[in-house]
Amino acid sequence: MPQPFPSPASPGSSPLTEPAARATDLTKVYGRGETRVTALDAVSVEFARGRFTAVMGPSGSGKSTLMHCMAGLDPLTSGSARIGGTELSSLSERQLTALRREKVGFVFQGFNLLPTLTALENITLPLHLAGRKPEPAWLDTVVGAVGLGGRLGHRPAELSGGQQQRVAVARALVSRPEIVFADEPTGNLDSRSGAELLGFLRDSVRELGQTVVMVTHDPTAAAHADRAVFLADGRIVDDVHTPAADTVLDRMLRFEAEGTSGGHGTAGGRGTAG
Ligand SMILES: Nc1ncnc2c1ncn2[C@@H]1O[C@H](COP(=O)(O)OP(=O)(O)OP(=O)(O)O)[C@@H](O)[C@H]1O
Repeated sequence: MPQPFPSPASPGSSPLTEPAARATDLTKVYGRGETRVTALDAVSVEFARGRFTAVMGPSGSGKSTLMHCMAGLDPLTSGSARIGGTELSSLSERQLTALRREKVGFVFQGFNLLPTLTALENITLPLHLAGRKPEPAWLDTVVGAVGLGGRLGHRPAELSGGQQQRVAVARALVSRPEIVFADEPTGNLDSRSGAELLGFLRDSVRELGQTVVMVTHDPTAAAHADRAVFLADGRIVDDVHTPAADTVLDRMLRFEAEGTSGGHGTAGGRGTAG
């Protein structure tokens, strides 16, 4: 029997004014003793509903760790992470699994589709795992938005990389999550497919009201977002609204230069930016 389908904008416990996700003094330490690494150092950040945010920063700056901790994939060492009104550290492993399934959508660089299922079966798999039925109108909207109409019966091996990633985006959106986390979603795509995919992510925010947080190294990708947050050494060092690709590139070069010069420079990369 069809189950009632929660709307993304009004998920029971989360007032609209509340951010889709929020970290407060989030610290994540891996290892101990000589191998101890502080991947995130008291990070506080909010991701507003209906916005597209890029998370950028040099390799090892903590981008994936931030995403994993905020999505409930990795436990925090200290501090707080919330999805809507739910504090993740208060949840059991089982509750976290349910939260990830119901409130979070994921898009990974490697698509992560099941090879034996068709595109449509892959898209609706998270709902089936949660014992829910797809809402036909929303499923049509999502499939239409990512432009997969004629390919729903194909298996992943019969689709291009760009098409496979569109299936992954549709799968992330189909449960109307509170937030979609995308980790380098264009990393395995050629530039044209990547640009298309970013267009779909942006449309899912502008036209479908979703919230997307995307980890990326690519300034052109970040320019599709409404906001770019920069990490360096596990801390947020900049926060740019409506980022342009050249501004992002300039910031990246500056932070990379600071990183390699001990982190004390102020504008070391500027001269090479343009
Ligand atoms: N499971 C782990 N065990 C130990 N250290 C880890 C683990 N995961 C990440 N780290 C360390 O934490 C720091 C942040 O890593 P993270 O993967 O979040 O960076 P990133 O900015 O996503 O890097 P990249 O852009 O290269 O993917 C790095 O120093 C990394 O080596």
